[in-house]
Amino acid sequence: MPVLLELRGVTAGYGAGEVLHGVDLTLDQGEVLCLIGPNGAGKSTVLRVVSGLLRTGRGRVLLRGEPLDRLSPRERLLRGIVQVPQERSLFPAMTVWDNLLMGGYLLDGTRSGRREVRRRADALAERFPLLAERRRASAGSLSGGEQKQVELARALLLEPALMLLDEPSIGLEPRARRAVFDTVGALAADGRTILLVEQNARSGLAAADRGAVLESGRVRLTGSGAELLADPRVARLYLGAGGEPQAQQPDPHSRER
Ligand SMILES: Nc1ncnc2c1ncn2[C@@H]1O[C@H](COP(=O)(O)OP(=O)(O)OP(=O)(O)O)[C@@H](O)[C@H]1O
Repeated sequence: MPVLLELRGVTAGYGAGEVLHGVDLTLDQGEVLCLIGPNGAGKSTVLRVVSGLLRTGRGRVLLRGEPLDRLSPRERLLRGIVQVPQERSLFPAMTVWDNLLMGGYLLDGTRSGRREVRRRADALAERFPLLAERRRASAGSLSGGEQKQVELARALLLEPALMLLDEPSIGLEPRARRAVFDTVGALAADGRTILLVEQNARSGLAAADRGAVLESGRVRLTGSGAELLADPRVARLYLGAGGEPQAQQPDPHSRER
């Protein structure tokens, strides 16, 4: 598969503080890559330089070989890069359905554009039954896990070329977490291209084709999800096999695939 996204020697930070010190990463079309690493390693920062919320210092971010660095977040969205942020991002007072349709606000507002948004929303409601069942409920009345599913559906409404998922399972109870990873697995099976950041390394790597370990603003290790799950260094540091600095709890509900 051709390369969709490439980061070459990317540096970035906040103010004078550099957080990424030269990140190299490639993501093939149709691939799910899970980025793991300790708190503060810069995982969310990597997503921000791809979505354009943060400017690249040195280095380059390329989509299908074209540099993105000068493009605004909106221009990147129009090229199909959609980020699902870590924090809740639905409009709580609006209905589930209106939140879903908000995903299409970028598509043209012509009658045919609106028809297309409705067609996509109806198709998504078949895939996410929650959207139809809770259509008229206010988004704020849903559980955290349900809200995450609506956020994922809203991102899919744009039929994104690349989805950036920032710790989608964080703060969810085990069943909702499993549902998130099931959804990621289903999107992977559909051939979606996803850059996933996960604290829950075991479930994240199990759902991904490939993994990368980010430490102190650099990619230290890459491999298939299965390779990284079997790597003793990863196990020691991130899978709760003892002595881990980050006290990751092994997830008894994770699915090994
Ligand atoms: N808006 C910000 N302003 C200043 N510093 C920030 C900002 N966001 C993140 N940082 C700092 O950048 C570093 C990397 O943060 P980042 O959120 O990318 O890490 P992370 O690997 O995603 O970690 P976590 O798992 O804690 O989210 C941290 O030291 C953090 O304090």
